[in-house]
Amino acid sequence: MPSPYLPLEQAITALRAVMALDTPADVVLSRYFRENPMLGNKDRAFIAELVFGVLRRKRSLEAATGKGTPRQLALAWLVRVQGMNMRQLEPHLRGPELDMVPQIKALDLATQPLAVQWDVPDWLAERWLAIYGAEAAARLAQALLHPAPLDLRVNTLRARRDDMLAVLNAAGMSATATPYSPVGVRMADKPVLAKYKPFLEGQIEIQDEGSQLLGYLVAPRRGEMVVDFCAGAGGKTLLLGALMHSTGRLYAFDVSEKRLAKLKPRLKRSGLSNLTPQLITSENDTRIKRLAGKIDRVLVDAPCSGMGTLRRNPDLKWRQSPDSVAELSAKQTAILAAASRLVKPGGRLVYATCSLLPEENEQVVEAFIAANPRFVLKNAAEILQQQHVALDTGDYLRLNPAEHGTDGFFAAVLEAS
Ligand SMILES: C[S@@+](CC[C@H](N)C(=O)[O-])C[C@H]1O[C@@H](n2cnc3c(N)ncnc32)[C@H](O)[C@@H]1O
Repeated sequence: MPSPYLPLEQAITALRAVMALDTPADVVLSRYFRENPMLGNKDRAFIAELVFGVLRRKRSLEAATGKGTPRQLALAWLVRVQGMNMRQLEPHLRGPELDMVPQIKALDLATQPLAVQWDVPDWLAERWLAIYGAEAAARLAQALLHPAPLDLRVNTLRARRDDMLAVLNAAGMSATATPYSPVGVRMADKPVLAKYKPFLEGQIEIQDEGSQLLGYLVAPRRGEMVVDFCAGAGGKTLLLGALMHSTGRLYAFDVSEKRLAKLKPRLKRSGLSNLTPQLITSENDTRIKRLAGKIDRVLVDAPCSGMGTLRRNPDLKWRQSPDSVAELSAKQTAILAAASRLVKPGGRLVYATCSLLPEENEQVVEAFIAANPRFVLKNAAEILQQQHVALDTGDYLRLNPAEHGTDGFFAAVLEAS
C-alpha cells in the first residue's frame, strides 16, 4: 500500500520536465535524478514509476481529468492506475482537488474513442486499426501498456544458459528460459545487475528476446566478414560476435559517437576479440566503400519510430507523428541501399526495425527489392528453424508484444546473387 510519504511533489516536477516531450523521457529523468542527488532509491523508483505510468496512459488520464496539468495527471494515475483511495490520497490533495477525485474515478473508458481506450494519438490508432483490425489492435494496445520484463542474453563465449539459470535461481532471482531464443533468460523481477558478478564478468547481457532473435536471422558463421551497419550501443553486435565464436571480422558502424562509446564497456566484458567499432559520418562514408562486395552478412537495424518498444519507451507514441515516420522511412531506404552494396554475391542482408508500421518495414523492403533485383527475399521462419528456433511468422519476421511477449520487431532476410 502506498505510504503517505510519497515524494509526489518531486514526481510532479519531474513529470512536468518530461511532458515537454522534446527529449527522450529516460534522458530527462536521469538528468532530474542527477540534479537531485538527495533522493533515495525508493523515492527514485516511485518517481520513475509515476512518470512512465503517466506517459503510458496520458490520453485516458487526460480524458479523466478534463485536460490534465502534470499535477492532475499524476493524481489521476494514483487514482485510476494505482487504485489509491480517498483516505490515502487526502494528505496530498489541495483545496478543490478533493472534489476532482470522484470525477477522475468516474470515467468509463468503454464510452471513449478507440484512441483514448488504447492510449495512443489518433493517427496511430487509425494506422493500427487499418493494419490489424479492431480486435488484434486492442490486444496490441493492451500489451504495449505494460512494462516489458527484464530479458537477459547468456554470452555463450563465457557461459551456458542452463548453468546461468541455475546460478540466478540459486541467488534467489527467479529466472526461466525464454520461449524462442536459445540464449535468452527471462527474469520474474527486475534486479539491479550492475554490480552482479556474472554481469561484470560478461556472462550475461541485458537484451530483449526479440532483439536476440534478429541475431539468429543473420546467423553469421565462424571466420566470416560481418557488418552491423547501425550498431548503436552494440546490443545485437555482441550476439553476432558470440555466434561467430569471436572469429572472422565484425565491424560495428554507427553515426553516433555517444552510442558507440556505450559499446566499449560491454565489449570489454564480453571477451570478444573480433570486433572493430567504426564511427561513420553517414551511410555514404568513404570508409564503408572499401568494403563494397566483400561482406558475408550485413545487419541493418535501422533507426525507426520505435513503435514496437512502447512498453519501454511510452513517450515515443507522443513524440512521433506521420511526418516523422515519413522522414524515417526515407532514411531507412537510403541506409538499406548503402548497406546492400557491401554484400558479396551469395551473402545475406538482414533489414530490421523495432517498428510495427508497414511504411518502415514491408514497404521499404519491397521498394528495395524492386530497385535491386540481385536480392531475393528468403523465408525467415525457415532460417530460424535452421538455427533451432521454432517461430513461424511467414516470410518476414514479425514479432508482436501481444503474441510473442517480446518487443515489436520486423525483419526481412535478403540474399544476394
Ligand atoms: C535501432 S538503433 C540500433 C540499435 C542497436 N543495433 C542495438 O541492438 O542496440 C539505430 C541506430 O542507427 C544509427 N544510425 C542513424 N543513422 C545512421 C546512418 N546513416 N548510418 C548508420 N547508422 C545510423 C543510430 O545512431 C542508432 O544507433
